[in-house]
Amino acid sequence: MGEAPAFFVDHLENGQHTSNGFGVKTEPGHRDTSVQIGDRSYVIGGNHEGNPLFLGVQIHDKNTNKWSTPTVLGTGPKPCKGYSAIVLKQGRILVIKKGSASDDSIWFLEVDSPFVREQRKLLGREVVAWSKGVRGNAEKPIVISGPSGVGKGTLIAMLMKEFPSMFGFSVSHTTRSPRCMEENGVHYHFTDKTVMEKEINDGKFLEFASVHGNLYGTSIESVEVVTDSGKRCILDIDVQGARSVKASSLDAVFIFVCPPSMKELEDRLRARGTETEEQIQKRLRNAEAEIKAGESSGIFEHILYNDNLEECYKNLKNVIGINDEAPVNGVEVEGISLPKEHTVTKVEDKILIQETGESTKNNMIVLDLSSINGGAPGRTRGIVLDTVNSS
Ligand SMILES: Nc1nc2c(ncn2[C@@H]2O[C@H](COP(=O)(O)OP(=O)(O)O)[C@@H](O)[C@H]2O)c(=O)[nH]1
Ligand SMILES: Nc1ncnc2c1ncn2[C@@H]1O[C@H](COP(=O)(O)OP(=O)(O)O)[C@@H](O)[C@H]1O
Repeated sequence: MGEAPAFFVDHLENGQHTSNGFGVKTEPGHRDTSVQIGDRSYVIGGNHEGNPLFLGVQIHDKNTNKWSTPTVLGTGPKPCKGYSAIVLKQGRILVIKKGSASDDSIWFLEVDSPFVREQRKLLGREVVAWSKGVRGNAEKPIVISGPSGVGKGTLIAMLMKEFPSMFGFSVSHTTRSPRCMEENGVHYHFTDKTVMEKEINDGKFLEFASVHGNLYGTSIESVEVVTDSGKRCILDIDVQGARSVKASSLDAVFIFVCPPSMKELEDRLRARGTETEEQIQKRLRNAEAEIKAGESSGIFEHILYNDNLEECYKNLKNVIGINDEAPVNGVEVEGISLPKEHTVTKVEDKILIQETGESTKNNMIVLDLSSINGGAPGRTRGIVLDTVNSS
């Protein structure tokens, strides 16, 4: 998809909607925005299928003169009083909310990104996806896999205990029953199968897999909540899940933990005393295939052997680049303050936002998008923001 002209914002007043047959439900005073990409206009505004909490998107195809409502993936911005929109490269539209909370202004609507293309093929219908724009970069999440009983949970608990402000755990969803010490929302989100399947279909999961006869999955929100809090996210997921994450837009460090022997693995599983004999047998059967896949799949850049726990923990800290003197991570997660009334101009990878209106102080905000990364189904990070006095 080619680059759009430098300035490409078109406001459509409410009154026009009915006459044009847009059929977009808007609140009085709300203004919709449309951008054109090729033969298609994307109208952003109103709400989605009557849901007042979800901003609507409609597509008009010039060739067929038909309107369609795409499947909207991800969590988008809530409807507000107006939007500026600009077409970027790689099938994304930058959407800036007007008069919204400062940390909620910048969004990306992906209409033809690799993720959207893949989902379109998978679902067999028109798809768009929202991704929230976030300033600054986050440290790479850490994916830890390994057979049941190898010590993943133990190692993660040690890391979180030693560096509580540095790491956060991605709380997975699972359909398995809680063990006696496990808390809902802390160790897992214990979920009903039908509920989880619906949420998977709604595009809320980064990855999911059937493991030892139960469904497990990482919701996009679980990872983003940790990253938004300025912590480095740790995911404890199986090899199938790691493979999906590797293929996603999440740039992570992949670590596989091996046991010293199958006999030791069995002893640890039994000593933990959380599974029935039948479940232990199933986990041991799966362990061999998992270890083989972990060692040979090319997914994992680090393989750790958990024989002596302290030694393994030290190695884990080494591979994720921390030592005892490491500073607490300095991820920038603060919001972005943008003027309520503004004009938007695009110059290469920079978006110039010029404040308009009476209280204008001639401040121009420059959004540098040259280093953005990530994107749907997660946040779009790496936005650099500067204020320039243009007087
Ligand atoms: N794909 C995927 N696997 C998960 C997720 N959460 C946990 N798992 C994996 O599911 C397996 C079973 O986890 P669990 O029932 O807690 O048992 P444990 O590993 O024996 O403690 C482990 O290999 C976990 O790494 C998830 O969100 N996605
Ligand atoms: N290096 C080790 N040596 C001996 N026991 C260990 C070691 N690492 C973990 N364990 C024990 O093995 C059991 C399984 O560990 P856990 O962290 O629950 O594994 P996982 O999360 O990989 O299923 C626990 O009882 C834990 O205390």
